[in-house]
Amino acid sequence: MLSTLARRPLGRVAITRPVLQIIPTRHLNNLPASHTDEGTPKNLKSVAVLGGGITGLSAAWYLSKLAPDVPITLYESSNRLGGWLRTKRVKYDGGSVMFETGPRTLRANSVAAMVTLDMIRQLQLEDQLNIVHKEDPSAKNRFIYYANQLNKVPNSVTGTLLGLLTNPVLKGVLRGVLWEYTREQRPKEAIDESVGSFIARRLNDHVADNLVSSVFHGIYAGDIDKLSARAILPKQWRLEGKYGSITRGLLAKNKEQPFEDTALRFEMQQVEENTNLIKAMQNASVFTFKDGIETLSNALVEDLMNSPMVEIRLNDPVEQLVYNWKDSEYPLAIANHSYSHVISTLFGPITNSMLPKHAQTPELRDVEATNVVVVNLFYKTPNLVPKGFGYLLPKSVPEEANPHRVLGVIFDSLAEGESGTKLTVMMGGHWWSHIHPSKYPNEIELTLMARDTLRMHLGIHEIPVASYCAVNKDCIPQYYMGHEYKMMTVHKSLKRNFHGRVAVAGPTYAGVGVHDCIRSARATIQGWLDNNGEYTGLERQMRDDWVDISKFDMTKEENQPTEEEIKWMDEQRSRK
Ligand SMILES: C=Cc1c2[nH]c(c1C)Cc1[nH]c(c(CCC(=O)O)c1C)Cc1[nH]c(c(C)c1CCC(=O)O)Cc1[nH]c(c(C)c1C=C)C2
Repeated sequence: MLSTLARRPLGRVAITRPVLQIIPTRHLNNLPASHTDEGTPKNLKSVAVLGGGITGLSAAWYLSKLAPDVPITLYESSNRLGGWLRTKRVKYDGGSVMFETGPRTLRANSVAAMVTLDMIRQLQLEDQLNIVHKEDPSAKNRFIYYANQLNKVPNSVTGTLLGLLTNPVLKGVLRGVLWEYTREQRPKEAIDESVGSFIARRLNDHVADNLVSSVFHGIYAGDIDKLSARAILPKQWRLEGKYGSITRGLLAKNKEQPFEDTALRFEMQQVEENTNLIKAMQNASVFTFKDGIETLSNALVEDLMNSPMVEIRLNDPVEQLVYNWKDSEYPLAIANHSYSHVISTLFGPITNSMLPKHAQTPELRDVEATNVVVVNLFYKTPNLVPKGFGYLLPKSVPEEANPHRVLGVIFDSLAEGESGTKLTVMMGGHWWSHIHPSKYPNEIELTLMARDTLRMHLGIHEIPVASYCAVNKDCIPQYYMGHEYKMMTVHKSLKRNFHGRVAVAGPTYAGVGVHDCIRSARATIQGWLDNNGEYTGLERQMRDDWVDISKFDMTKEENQPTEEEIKWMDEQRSRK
């Protein structure tokens, strides 16, 4: 079903000239060191950061680095920092085991990953990394549970060719891809569509309900029939719009990427100190931290604690944000503390509820999120499962084969000193959206449900020696149809009501992964610094300018700046 949302004007049009004409000169310098070239905007006097998860910590950290003179207060409602990044050591008779209750591995190769790597380097955490090679079985061997068995997702050309003919999950893929170019293009007035409908329309239902729904369980724990194709599959959505078909677009070797991605990649590559780390990730699939993912948030906390300009307030939930437009210096108040700027990294609806009534929007209020139950299990016997990443379950699997509505199972790698089998069972997500978390089974029952699933799917009868169960409430925001447009409305409302003094960042807006959160924190802080303290954090969503990345390859002769462009850049520099 196509959405009937009204079309709204989009941002700037695609830029066709090479990079140097459009990237601000500061991107050519070694950033981020300290934002000394333009100085801290005069109105940036003191900042409240709401939320002590990875986005809030990153926002406070970037601010403390880029504007070291600005006092920062970080508010966290609970008694711990780090949010969903949570590493637990659980003791058992004879030892202890490390469990992750939220994100655990981070993708090695993406623009957003470069920002995290840059942060890791600055925090001097490089030697804490475990880099997983693309060819490692834990990266290569991914399974989908379908037709009562684990089916390997192919990762090579021969594997794919063979799989297309024999693997039941891949049924329909070959037919879908071969005939995709013949499928009718979406109507011009369509501005969004669900991922499920988009894939079914371009390929077929089988691909949507099996292969694609499993992948989206692993990322969003969400329902492909509600998630937005435009927000989540922007490249494919765009190719259909431009070429009438995704395959036609791919065959035309379309190399366009969002401008912001291209500029960010370029910026990160310019930092010489990043070269080794970026190179080390070239053949990697994911990376983890030897002592768990909390290593990252702990390092940020330590750094912040050492800054005399940062105050961290635990157990201090923010209920109301008051805006007094008559106070041009410190217009924002939280209880009896005043700030010039506030950045909220809290879940969208929570942010919305603390804004003054007139600034609240249904678009922010109504963002939904899924709850994911994570059950970690540790068994004494090694090799209870095949070597691999784990398996995902598609939405097509009937209830009898997946009675507890498990989304996927991770075959965790063992930390140093551990010997046995470590598994993580993820349950719930959109499948449990009709149940309030207060009505969920208790932790013992959830653990038994996880074990029951492993018995059914993998034949594991052994009793685990250690286990841990976490109910992650509202942990993955869902980008439902129209998400991009809704966020444009939120941007306009924040801009109109607070003139860029209140900004947002975090998984509610433009990417739910750890890398996305760090990237959004950085972009918002830098946005304030670059725009005289006026930025909402949602500007990226207002832009629809994609650029051909081959034009950004500065090793190519044709991309070198012309004399005219060099003159233009020099002029820009001297003007600053
Ligand atoms: C709490 C459970 C989570 C589930 N998804 C996410 C979390 C935190 C968020 C997420 N997961 C992945 C991505 C995309 C890549 C990225 O940005 O890092 C995001 C945003 C992919 C992913 N899913 C699982 C793992 C181990 C990874 C990362 C590594 C990889 O792709 O190679 C496993 C997994 N996550 C969830 C489920 C149900 C699941 C099942 C096996 C939900």
